[in-house]
Amino acid sequence: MVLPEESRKADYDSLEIQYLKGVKYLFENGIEHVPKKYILPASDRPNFVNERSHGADNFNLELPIIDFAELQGPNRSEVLNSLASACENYGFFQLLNHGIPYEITSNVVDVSKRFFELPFSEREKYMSADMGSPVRYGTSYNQTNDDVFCWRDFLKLVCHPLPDALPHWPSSPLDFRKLAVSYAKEVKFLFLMLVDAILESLGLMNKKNKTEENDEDEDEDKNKEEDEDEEILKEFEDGSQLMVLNCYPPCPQPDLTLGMPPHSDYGFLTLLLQDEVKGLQIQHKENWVTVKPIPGSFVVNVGDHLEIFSNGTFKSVLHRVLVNQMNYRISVASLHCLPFKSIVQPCPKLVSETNPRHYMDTNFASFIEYLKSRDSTKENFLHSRKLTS
Ligand SMILES: O=C(O)CCC(=O)C(=O)O
Ligand SMILES: [Fe+2]
Repeated sequence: MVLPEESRKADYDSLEIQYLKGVKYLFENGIEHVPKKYILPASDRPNFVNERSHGADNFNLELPIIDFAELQGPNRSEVLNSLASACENYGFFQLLNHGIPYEITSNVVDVSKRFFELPFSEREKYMSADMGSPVRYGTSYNQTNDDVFCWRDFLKLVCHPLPDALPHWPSSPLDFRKLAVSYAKEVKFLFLMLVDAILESLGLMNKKNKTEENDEDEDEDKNKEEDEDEEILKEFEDGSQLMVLNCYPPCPQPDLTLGMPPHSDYGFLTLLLQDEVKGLQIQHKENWVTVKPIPGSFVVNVGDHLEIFSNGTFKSVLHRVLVNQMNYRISVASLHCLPFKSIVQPCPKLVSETNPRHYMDTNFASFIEYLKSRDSTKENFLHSRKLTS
């Protein structure tokens, strides 16, 4: 049946104001044009034209690759150098041979897809404006502050402490909790192994290698440093973990909008699983470049807290997400931080006369304050933490 022009227009207008239901809802209801709420100013739009005319290859980036299995073997020190160089020069790397069985990673992507396929009435149950909620379904990036919305729906799950959070997680699909929990546990363990390597690559882990010849004073200093290093690791064990399932439905006009605006990640490290659909772009040498997905690998990136902790040696790099006309894209990000009550500051051992402190102290409360302020639409959080002198 062909609707008369007027009634089609009325339908369209009502879809325009339904953006709080998310982009999957818009797409399923047959939206043919991107509503005004999603249209970015011309200067912020993705530059597909440039990409087409210069050849897509100039805009595809092979990130440095870190082989996790090699990191555990006799070549550890070389791999640590590559790790440090990736964190300094790209802020990103791809992690291969990470040891998490393929079944576990593919299951979590699959169950995320199935969650977003549930009817809106089911997904809507998890909508909440409370940032501290153990489960939060929503749309766009920061939907209370975004002037222009982005083309993404998400489900955020607090993973720590798990026994408190779990009963709030979706009970549908039926295997959702089981698959998401086993993934969250594996990824937390991998994160801790990566932190150990990252601290070592910053010259911070003093491995126990006492010898008979060491004099007692030296031993005592070394023991103290070892204890401090062990303490940092222990703090990370108790740290917070947030899992974000992202769904980017096909978009009728992908050159007018973005799946996620340019941002850096709050936290220490993010481990991202993406399906085979391209979309993630990082800022590298002043260009936006697309990260080629490698099946079964993780894209790992330095978060704001690691840049602060390393006193600026490692970089928390801006990234964004493009959408496309044809395919749904699913990604699962696992964001790891110190416990919420902890203060994040440059590691004292990385501050010196020649490399003074570059960042002020920060904690979770200061981040929440920032998110609620209008500044969050103008200035990057990390930037707001920089000391200017
Ligand atoms: O979907 C992606 O590729 C990136 C997601 C992301 O940047 C995030 O969740 O912070
Ligand atoms: Fe991100």
